[in-house]
Amino acid sequence: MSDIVCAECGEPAELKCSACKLVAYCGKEHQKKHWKTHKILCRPFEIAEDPEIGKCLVATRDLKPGDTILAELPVVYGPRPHMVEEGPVPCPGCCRLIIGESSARCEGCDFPICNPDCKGLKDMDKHGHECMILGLRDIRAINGLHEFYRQDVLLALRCLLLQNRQPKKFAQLMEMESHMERRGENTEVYKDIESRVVSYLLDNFFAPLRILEGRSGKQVLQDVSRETIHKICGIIDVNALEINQDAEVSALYPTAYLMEHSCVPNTTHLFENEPNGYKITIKAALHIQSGEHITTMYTHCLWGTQARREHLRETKYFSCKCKRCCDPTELGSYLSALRCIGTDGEPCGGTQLPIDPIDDDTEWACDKCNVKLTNAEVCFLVNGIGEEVDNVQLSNPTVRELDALLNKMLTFLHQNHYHVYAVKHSLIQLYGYQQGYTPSQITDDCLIKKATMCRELLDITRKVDPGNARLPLYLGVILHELYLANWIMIKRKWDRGIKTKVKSVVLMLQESQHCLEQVREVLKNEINTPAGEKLISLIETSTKEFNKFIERNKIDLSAPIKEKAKEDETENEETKENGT
Ligand SMILES: C[S@@+](CC[C@H](N)C(=O)[O-])C[C@H]1O[C@@H](n2cnc3c(N)ncnc32)[C@H](O)[C@@H]1O
Repeated sequence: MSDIVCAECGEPAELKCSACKLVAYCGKEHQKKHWKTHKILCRPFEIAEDPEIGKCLVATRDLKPGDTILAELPVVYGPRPHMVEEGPVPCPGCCRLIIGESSARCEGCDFPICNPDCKGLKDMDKHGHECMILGLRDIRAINGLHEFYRQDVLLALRCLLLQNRQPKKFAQLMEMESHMERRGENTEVYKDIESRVVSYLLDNFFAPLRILEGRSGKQVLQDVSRETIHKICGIIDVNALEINQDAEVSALYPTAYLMEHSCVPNTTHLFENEPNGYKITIKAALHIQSGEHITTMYTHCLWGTQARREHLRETKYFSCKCKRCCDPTELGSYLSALRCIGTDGEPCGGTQLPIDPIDDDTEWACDKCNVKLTNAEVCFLVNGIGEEVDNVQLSNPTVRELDALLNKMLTFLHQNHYHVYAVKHSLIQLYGYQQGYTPSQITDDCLIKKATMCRELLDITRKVDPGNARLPLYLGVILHELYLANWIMIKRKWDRGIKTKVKSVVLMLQESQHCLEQVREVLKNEINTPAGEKLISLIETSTKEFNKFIERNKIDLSAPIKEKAKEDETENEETKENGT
């Protein structure tokens, strides 16, 4: 009999707490009962204070990839701030995107809604409470919908509304970092928030509220000062996490917000839409040793160091000095590297890298010749190319157009540069699909090119995101496209009679199988996202097709490639097999 006993009743137990694995229970019921006591001890981290970072989370025991670090519900959540000025808007009840112009309206406040039965409309933690305030504006808009109904202020309003209903949560929120010292009256961000959020709320809703409060003698909201609204907007900008599932939501979490940034984060997180909010679960993405800081990523993993650091400085007010930022090669990925143009227009074949990547005025030097570039020259070149890439990508380009752009870019940029990565990632999703390149039309050369690009992208993606913390969808697409490139080629070769006696076919089959196995693992935290769901369904179809082929042709992929296997298909005429 097991000598592990239930922490609640002392009876033999087998069910271990999945987070800390330090206590066990005889069943779910006792685990639930014991949670109040255990939750204080359960967490595998402590909150520490760092002179540079502020409060942060530090592991108190070793963690391995996949271990749960924390799971919690938000203090508050709502439609994402800083929305685009046109297009669909979030329903204030459920945050799902709707077409404001043609949608139903909330009977309380007239804001566009998904439908009058939306459960969130009456829920006091969602639209229920704010609706009373929003309904105080008596005029109704026919035109200028986006100016009149500003769903992007609703999260700030929900934060303000906590002060009377849930003062503890409000206090928790106001403890968070707002960086008001960097968002003073003369800053652009202050002016933007002042006109977009503060004046909008004060003029339209809080002014009539104050009149009403005066008449009734009852205070609904204590503090609606400009200062407090600005601080709340600072707190949202610095701490809110974005949730991109069925809706565009931002949420503030009571503990998760303490995770510091690293451009090589050691955690990943997923969200589950539960009746009382979007639960976040944070898991280790890499091995984390006791004493190590627990990190996440606040910026874009596929941007080069200068772009990431600038973004972090402007939005989160600090200069990143993580190991990726400090390494001129960005962990061997060469994501920011340029090709050296050499002297007299003759490229030397070398690579230009920043001498000191965390110095904003760094010089760039070639690893082969003595050509140096100023940072201003590099920025001018990279930004110019970036704009061209954006314009071409937005124009729904053909394979030819993207191919031409890629060739042009490769004169100046390293083959792994992040702008090149973006173009290649688009190209691999056009080869095999676009008219002229469908599976029956695409040439062998293009298929080889697609597979080669996929392998290059895989290598870069793994270097910049070793824990698959930030790029599961990118990686999932690459793995699936590599599988498809191989699959079309395998079928072609098979039809030509070139079968498993040729080494390249066996290698392609093995790589295809490996891709399908890996992609399922890579996407395991993406089951709740629409893009993840779609990709997983495509992969299921591909897996069935592949397995059927393997079975039908009695192929044993675990067997070592036979010594006798021919190196290439030029010898195929002799290798034709019958009937398999
Ligand atoms: C979401 S908050 C994290 C909690 C915060 N440290 C606190 O004390 O409340 C983000 C802020 O933490 C600090 N921070 C996070 N990661 C950092 C890093 N890698 N280096 C320096 N400061 C960092 C910055 O001030 C940033 O604006």
